[in-house]
Amino acid sequence: MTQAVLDVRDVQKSFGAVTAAKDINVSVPEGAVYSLIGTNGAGKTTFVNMVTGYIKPDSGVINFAGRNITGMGPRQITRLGIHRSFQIAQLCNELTVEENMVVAATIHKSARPSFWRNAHGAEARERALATLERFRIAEHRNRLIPELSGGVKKLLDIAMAIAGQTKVMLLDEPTSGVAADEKFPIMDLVIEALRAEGVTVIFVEHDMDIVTRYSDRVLAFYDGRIIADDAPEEVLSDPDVQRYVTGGAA
Ligand SMILES: Nc1ncnc2c1ncn2[C@@H]1O[C@H](COP(=O)(O)OP(=O)(O)OP(=O)(O)O)[C@@H](O)[C@H]1O
Repeated sequence: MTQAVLDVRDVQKSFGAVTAAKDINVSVPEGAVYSLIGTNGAGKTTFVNMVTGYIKPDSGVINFAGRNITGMGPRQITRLGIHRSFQIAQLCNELTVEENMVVAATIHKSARPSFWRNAHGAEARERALATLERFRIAEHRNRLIPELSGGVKKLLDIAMAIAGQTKVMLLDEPTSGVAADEKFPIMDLVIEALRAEGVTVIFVEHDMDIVTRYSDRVLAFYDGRIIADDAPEEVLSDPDVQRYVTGGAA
């Protein structure tokens, strides 16, 4: 059996009278691709925020790679290997694609053991270029960020995130801001590259075609609870999910 890289046990979180997470229990095997679905306010972001250290659960335990990370801050959690990509790509507009990538590779390198710290700067550039090739955006390497399409920006953002030792990647609506005809090609590349790196993926998504095509498993959130946790076909044919999630989805 594949070991769980992320294990969330009995997690609860309230904001005043609002219960944003109730009895959350999730076990994500290493290398799996999970998607999180649910209408607005269902608790998806709260889950992502707790796993990435942006908010602290009121109770419960979050284990990552066998280590208790409950209550750790975002920086510490990122350093351990859980990375998060936001809806709006976090890129430096004044730099080229390649320069953005080199900066990311260098920052990650400085968090590594001394062997990496002593490595020459050329190595960061080499790694940067190899990653750009893997995401098939090397042809854009000399362009500035504002010149890029939404799809290329998204690919670069994710490529930069895995320049480090990322083990789990959380993506917030990876196809938002991407043109309709670019969605599948972009997701094909993202998922292929992350799977090739052995990165476990958890993505929030409202587009059920994307959910069905790319997830091994789906977690359906409703009112702070997980109401279904199964393969995409099972979850999307679940009457409660159809009633509370997909039927009422915006
Ligand atoms: N910092 C906060 N302070 C107060 N209430 C919050 C806070 N964060 C989330 N909530 C509430 O917790 C509930 C769950 O919100 P959450 O953002 O996790 O939902 P979501 O599924 O991510 O929705 P969306 O798809 O709109 O992002 C909502 O009722 C929300 O208003």
